[in-house]
Parts: sequence; structure tokens; C-alpha cells
Amino acid sequence: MSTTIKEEKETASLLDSTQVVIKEALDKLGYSEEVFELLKEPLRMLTVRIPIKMDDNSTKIFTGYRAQHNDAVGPTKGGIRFHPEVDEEEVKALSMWMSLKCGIVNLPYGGGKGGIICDPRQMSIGELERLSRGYVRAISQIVGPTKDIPAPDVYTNSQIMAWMMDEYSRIREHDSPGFITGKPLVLGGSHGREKATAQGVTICIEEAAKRKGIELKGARIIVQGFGNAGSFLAKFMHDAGAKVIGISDAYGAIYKPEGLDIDYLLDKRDSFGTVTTLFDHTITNQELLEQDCDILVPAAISNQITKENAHLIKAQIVVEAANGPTTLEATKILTERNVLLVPDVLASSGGVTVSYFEWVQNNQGYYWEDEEVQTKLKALLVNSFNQIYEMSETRKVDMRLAAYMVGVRKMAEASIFRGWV
Ligand SMILES: NC(=O)C1=CN([C@@H]2O[C@H](COP(=O)(O)OP(=O)(O)OC[C@H]3O[C@@H](n4cnc5c(N)ncnc54)[C@H](O)[C@@H]3O)[C@@H](O)[C@H]2O)C=CC1
Ligand SMILES: O=C(O)CCC(=O)C(=O)O
Repeated sequence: MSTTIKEEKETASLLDSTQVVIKEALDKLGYSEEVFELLKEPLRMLTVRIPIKMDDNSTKIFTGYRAQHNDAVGPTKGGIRFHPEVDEEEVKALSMWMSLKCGIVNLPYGGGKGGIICDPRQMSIGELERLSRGYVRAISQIVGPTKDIPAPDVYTNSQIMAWMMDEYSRIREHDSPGFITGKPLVLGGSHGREKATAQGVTICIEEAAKRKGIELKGARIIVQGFGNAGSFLAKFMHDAGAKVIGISDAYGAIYKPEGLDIDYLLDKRDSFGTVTTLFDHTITNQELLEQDCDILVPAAISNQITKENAHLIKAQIVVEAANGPTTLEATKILTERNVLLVPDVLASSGGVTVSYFEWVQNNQGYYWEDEEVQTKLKALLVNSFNQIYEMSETRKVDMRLAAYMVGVRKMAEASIFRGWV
């Protein structure tokens, strides 16, 4: 099957390449140019500067963003990233991918995303708390349980969600658990949210493996990134009888063809998903991606599989747990090589799905058992996978374009019904 994604300059920004695929999806579905004009950028983008008193008594000004792509379907929703490489264009693209994820799983949300340029690995707990609270104060006008609901992403976690929920509740002068998801269980978090992204990726791997005739038991898997998404995924794959032969973090990668001791690595990793620093013999992240394996899961950052290394990928299945790990050119190369690529907007949608369950529980004040969360998550994701796979087959497009076609429809329809276009 040939890909239909246009030739793109490899240097295109994440926003540019997202626009290319959204345009192509809308054209294939027969929507007008006006719909594309509406959806090609977030409706709202707030940039904030947050002064924080550091432990040495100096004041540092941090820059943060919150993008709200489209709220025709409902309030916007999406995580907050704390990372030195956060940038405005990427936050915009991330908010658009959130819209697509919510469309794919049929959640009553549009997409949002936030980020702060900072390196939490270099900050004390006190500095992190002050930064988390300062960010909420700075964006409080545009967020809320019926406006825009944040959640965790790279280098943010349930503790940070707890501080943010507490700050928002203080500002509004009432308890507001539905303001943010990914909270600790005792503050209205949901069973299953912490492992939800990896659970969703696991469901996609199971479905993709069936389509490729690969037995999961004994399959060789490489996972890039050992944080929330990557480490839970490695554990689930290991428990399912697959052989996890490589993992990585921001500092390097470890690779062992006989299989890694995942329980040991989980025990040793720190709260930022770092573990390779404990090993003498490491390879680079890029070298890891090129090692022989059956299934490759990028679960770290964007732009990892490019036209430079796509020819060197040995896996038959690539499942994108990370947001934006594969460029458009690389998508084309992998598809031409008959690699089954499960795109981020489908593969990583388990997180926002259970975040939605958390928000529903907060709104109801009635909490579900873990089993209920698991059953509902599985049903939604298997259905979404099948829908996208069938779209890809019947319309003869690659899985990314098929996912965009499924994901963009509800948002386009809702915008038209509202009379926006
Ligand atoms: N946490 C969630 O619920 C969701 C996360 N995602 C995506 O999954 C990916 C990973 O997110 P989390 O696991 O939540 O983050 P995390 O903060 O828990 O872990 C990040 C991992 O990536 C590694 N990393 C950071 N910078 C790197 C670099 N320059 N090169 C290689 N590795 C690097 C870190 O060492 C760590 O192992 C991101 O793309 C995120 O947007 C997608 C959907 C939901
Ligand atoms: O859980 C959420 O609401 C959003 C998760 C997220 O940021 C993502 O899927 O990229």
C-alpha cells in the first residue's frame, strides 16, 4: 500500500507537518478550505512568564504556555510538560494531537496542551511546587473543569497535579478535583490513570501483532524512554511473555538480545525515568532504535525516527507511545517498507481516556473499581484501533492519515453545527 502523505521537508516543524496531515484528512473527507483554516492552529494560545523565588533567594522567570486547539466538541483537555526543550510551536502541535486523540476515542473534549521551559531534574521540591502553583495562577482565567482540564505529561506527575489542583481550588475558593486529572487516588484520582498510557499502547500492540501474525509471547521488543509510558509498557510486555531487549532514557540506552531484567530496572529507575546512568556499557538512543527487534516503541520525545534512520529500523511494528516521534518522511519510508506504524494519536490515547474517566468520576463524586476502568478502556481502544485499521485498508492510506481522518471528523462536524464555519 502506498502512503498518501505528501513529500515534506524534513526540517518542517511539528506544527507544519501536523497541518499537512490535517489538510489531507479534511480533503479526503470532503470538508471545505474554511474548515482547514479553522483547525490549522489552536483557537487560543496563552504565553505566561512566571517569577519564582529559588532556594538561593534569587528570582527566576520561567516561560510557560497553554494552547487550546478547538472547543467545539467540549472543554479542551491535555497534559502539561516540564522540559528544557518545550517550545511554542510544539505545544501548539501537541494541542492539535490532543484534539485528534479525543476524536479518535470519541471523548467529549477538544485538545489542549501546556508546557513550561524548565529542567525539573535540576530543581528542588520546593522550587517545583512554587513553579507548579505559579503556572496555575498565571493560566487560571482560561482553565477549569468546564473550560480546559490539564493532566500529566513529560516530567510532571501526580504530585505536581496535586499542587496544581490545590492552587486552583484556593483561587476558586472551593474544592475542584475536576480541574485536573492524573491526581493521586486520595485526591480524586482514578484507578488505572498512572498505567493508562502504557495500557493503551499494550492494547494497540496486541491488535497490531494479530494483524502482522506475530505471537506476543517471545516477541522481541525495544522501548525508547523509561518514564511513565515506557516503564509501565516494558513491565506489561515482560509480563505478557515478550522479551524486552532494549530500553533507554535521556542519558543513553541499554540493549541485551537475551532480554533485560525489567523488574530490576523498574526498582532502580528514578522518578524522572532515569536508569541507564547505573550501567557502564550503554549505547545511544539512536543506536537503540536501529537494533534488531520485532516491535519498536518510541516512548520518549518527538522527532526520533527521521528520514536518516527510517531505512535502518528493523522492527515490523512501530507503536508510537510518544507524541510525534516519527517525521512525515519517515512515516512514508516505514509504510513503503510495509512496517505497521500505529500512530501516536491512536497509540497514546489511553492516557486521556482514563483521564476522562477520572473527570467523570470527579463530576459524579462516585468512584469506580480498577476492573471497570480496564474494561471500559479496552473496549474503547480496540474499537478505535479497528476503525482506523479499516479506514487505512478501505481508503488505501497509511495508519497516520487514517487516524487523522477518524479523529478530525467530530471536531469538524461540531464546528459546522455551531456555525463557526
Ligand atoms: N504520561 C502520559 O499520560 C502520556 C504521555 N505521552 C507521551 O509519552 C512520552 C513519554 O512521556 P512520559 O512517559 O509521561 O514522560 P516521563 O517524564 O515519565 O518519562 C520521559 C522519559 O523520556 C526520557 N527522555 C527525556 N528526554 C529525552 C531525550 N532527549 N532523549 C531520550 N529520552 C528522553 C526520560 O529519561 C524518561 O525516561 C511523551 O512523548 C509524552 O508526551 C502520551 C500520552 C500520555
Ligand atoms: O490525560 C490527559 O488528559 C492528557 C494526556 C496527554 O497529554 C497526551 O495524551 O499527550
